[in-house]
Amino acid sequence: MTSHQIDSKTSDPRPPPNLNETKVRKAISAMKGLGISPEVVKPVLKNLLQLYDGNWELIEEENYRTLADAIFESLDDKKSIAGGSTSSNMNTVIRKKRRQNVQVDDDMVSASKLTSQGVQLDNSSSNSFVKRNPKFHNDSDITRGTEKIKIPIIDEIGLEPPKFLYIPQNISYQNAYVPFSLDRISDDSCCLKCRGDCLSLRVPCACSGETGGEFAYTSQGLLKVDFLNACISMNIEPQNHHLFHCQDCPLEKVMNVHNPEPCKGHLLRKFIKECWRKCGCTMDCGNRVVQRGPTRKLQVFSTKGKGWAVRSAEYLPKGSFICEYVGEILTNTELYKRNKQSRKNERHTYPVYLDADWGSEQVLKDEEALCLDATHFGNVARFINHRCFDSNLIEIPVEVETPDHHYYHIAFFTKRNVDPYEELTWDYGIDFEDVNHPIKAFECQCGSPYCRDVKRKG
Ligand SMILES: C[S@@+](CC[C@H](N)C(=O)[O-])C[C@H]1O[C@@H](n2cnc3c(N)ncnc32)[C@H](O)[C@@H]1O
Repeated sequence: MTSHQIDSKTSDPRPPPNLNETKVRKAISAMKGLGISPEVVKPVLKNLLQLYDGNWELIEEENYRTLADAIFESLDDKKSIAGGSTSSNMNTVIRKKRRQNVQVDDDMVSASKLTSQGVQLDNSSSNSFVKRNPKFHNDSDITRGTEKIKIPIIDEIGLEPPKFLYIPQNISYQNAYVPFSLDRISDDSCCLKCRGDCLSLRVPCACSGETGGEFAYTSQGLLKVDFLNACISMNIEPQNHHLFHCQDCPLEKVMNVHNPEPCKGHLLRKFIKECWRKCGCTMDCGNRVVQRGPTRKLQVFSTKGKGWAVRSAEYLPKGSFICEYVGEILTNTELYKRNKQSRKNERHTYPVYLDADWGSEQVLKDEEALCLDATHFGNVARFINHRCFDSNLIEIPVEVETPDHHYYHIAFFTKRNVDPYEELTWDYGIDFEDVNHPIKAFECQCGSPYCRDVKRKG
């Protein structure tokens, strides 16, 4: 809980009565601008003030949007009652109310149970807060139509709407060197002559070379179990096994140019290599999974304590592709500067370092040491929360456009079968004791029995 929340509980947030009169006058005048008479405004305003316990801020924000919405709702209600509530116009009223997050009566719900796009709408009559609070930020598609699927955002507790712009693909911020050229893909590491689906070939084509002569995917579009298990086992106990240490670590160098500390190690990861633009196969080829984008019924939903989160409305078998981690491509220096400049309590999503190749070169140029930051621009992955060790997702590097390991994609796959509506999580790899990390670690509420944030609990 923030100190602001504590303060607002201990002191009376309501302004003195004379200020209230001014506020009422201002609200009436704002609604007049929309052609709404004071007689219509007053009863709705009174109800809202009761609902919000006299908190004017909620009514005034966004130019009295909540008040205007509530007035239009009340007018709609009157119209529908005057017209007689048939089952179908009852549905319309509930749907509209739900879309606009306004109170839905129990008898309305029982008159007609709704689901939309496979989304389990909140029809729990016990959730009285949801029902009486018109401040829920639901949206039927957070992707703004940029993905092949719609991803709804479902708010059940009145969470602040996320402030970011949805982008379906990574975008370079400024200095990152991200060269895509046909010339960098040699003819023997692509399948110019393939047609159709490479997975149906008797002898796998050149694109299977990087994964040991076998494709990483099954014909059902899942990651092969052996490949997945090998990736999972590399993530377990990284300290003991699969860490490499670079001679001239970009992370340490950016923090202290003249006297950098020794590299703390980067996890070695297995790569998936998909067929790329130079290949002759079709977009339906089974070796093109990540590049086709998310296809599962994903939802962003609100949690208590962890902010927004991601789940799927359908069952996900082990090895299912969920989504890619999309954000701005920054150099390590740009990220460092950005974090230093950001305001103290600004919320950050966790950046992902593209560090799979940092150890293979003696000195890495700054524009080649890259990371993805989804704080301002990102996709659905920016809502996936952290869980220590036993998360149900794993992140795997994927080559799509370039064999160059300075830039690659990060794709999330399920580590096990996942039930519908189970929260999707991944292990950010945070060391909760590392006070020098560019982003301050949060207090972990992952609930895992293996939670590493022991100091807080101890
Ligand atoms: C990549 S974002 C995930 C989406 C985020 N919950 C939101 O509302 O935008 C990472 C942030 O989510 C929160 N978070 C993620 N996992 C958490 C956990 N296990 N416990 C507490 N907070 C968590 C932290 O604030 C963290 O900085």
